[in-house]
Amino acid sequence: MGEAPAFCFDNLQNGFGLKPKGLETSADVGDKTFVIGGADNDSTSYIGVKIYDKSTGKWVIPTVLGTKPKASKGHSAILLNEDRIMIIIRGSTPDDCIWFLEVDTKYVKEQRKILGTEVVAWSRGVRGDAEKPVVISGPSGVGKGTLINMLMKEFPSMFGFSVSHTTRAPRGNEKNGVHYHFADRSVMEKDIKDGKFLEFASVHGNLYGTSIEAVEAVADSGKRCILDIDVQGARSVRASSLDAIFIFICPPTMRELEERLRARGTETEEQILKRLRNAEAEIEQGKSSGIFDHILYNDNLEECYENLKELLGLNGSAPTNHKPSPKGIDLPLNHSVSKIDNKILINCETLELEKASKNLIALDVSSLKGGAPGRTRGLNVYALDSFSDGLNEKLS
Ligand SMILES: Nc1ncnc2c1ncn2[C@@H]1O[C@H](COP(=O)(O)OP(=O)(O)OP(=O)(O)O)[C@@H](O)[C@H]1O
Ligand SMILES: Nc1nc2c(ncn2[C@@H]2O[C@H](COP(=O)(O)O)[C@@H](O)[C@H]2O)c(=O)[nH]1
Repeated sequence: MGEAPAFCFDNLQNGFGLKPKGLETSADVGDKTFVIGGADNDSTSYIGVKIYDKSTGKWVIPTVLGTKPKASKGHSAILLNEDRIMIIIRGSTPDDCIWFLEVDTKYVKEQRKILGTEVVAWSRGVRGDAEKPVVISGPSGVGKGTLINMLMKEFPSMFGFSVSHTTRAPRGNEKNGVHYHFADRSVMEKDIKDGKFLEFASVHGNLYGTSIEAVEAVADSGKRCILDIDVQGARSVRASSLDAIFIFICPPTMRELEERLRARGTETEEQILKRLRNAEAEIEQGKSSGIFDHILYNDNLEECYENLKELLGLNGSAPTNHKPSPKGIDLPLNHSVSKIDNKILINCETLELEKASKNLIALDVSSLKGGAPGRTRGLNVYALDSFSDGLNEKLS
């Protein structure tokens, strides 16, 4: 992210562009003033947003996308890059205190076009980076699930499975929330309309989809996310802002694929034939569409698994340098906020003498990644010793 304009305000300190009213803050972006929060007597449970359009002199209530932050005891707001406003929430939990309201990012611009209304989008701020997710596709019965299970079993602390939603009925051994979120079509269609899905597709006559939450929850847990999705889904993810590795698994022959599907014994004859018909087109697209970074043949299972591990840099023994995701940020209720270049400085007004020497926290926003409809990652947090000259300790 480039240089942010020097525009900062805080609802307790009357800084640039601040027009406080109760628990509201505001920020000017071009002709628009974004008013964030609500008056003291506002009973809504979420932080609200309204826009004053200076060119028309009218108030607009935008479509608000993404997970909204809960109503709070107040917040500070800092405009970054003229396209998003960073919100630091008072009195929230360490995992919930940094949010971004996107007002003119690429995602917001696209959604504005699609919805034909004014749009803003919330995204929760998360410390550090997540490892690139791994998208695995291939025809039904080729062995994707088998390979993924082997990976998760060998590296349980490293990988997490993105649990998809589907309208198909559960198989005998499948558990809701573990293998899939089994959903009603009408509910799933509404959630898709509400922008909760990263991708979705009609596969073998049922609706399948990856919710944004499914992928972000794995990344939040500090694990690398694995998605088992069809080629249409892989194409959508390729076109999204999710930076992933795409692997296509091919069967050795169509005959072998048929044998595996039949031996699995989970589909009716009619369903097997439908899956085999779809497999031909999927293999064709998997090999030629340019979506996939790697193609693996699953003939001998052990060999294919070794090749998969090699692609993921896991050949040899389990890596020991796997770092858990960093914790949130513990902020006291009372603090003030200022901005210098790409650093947001939070002055924690603690009265405890023993903490007085470490009462400044710096948030480095120079390498933010992702954003709505997922999380905003890449936030780096440092403790600043107020009695020394500079950054001295990256908070663990
Ligand atoms: N290399 C292999 N050789 C022989 N059998 C295999 C091999 N890989 C997987 N299988 C078997 O093939 C069947 C299908 O595998 P699996 O369920 O993992 O496929 P899948 O690609 O996940 O299918 P779907 O997309 O329908 O979920 C399983 O019974 C599995 O044990
Ligand atoms: N586009 C998506 N495809 C998905 C998703 N979850 C699973 N799938 C694919 O569906 C078929 C069939 O799966 P099955 O469990 O019914 O055998 C298979 O190719 C999966 O990869 C999803 O979220 N999106």
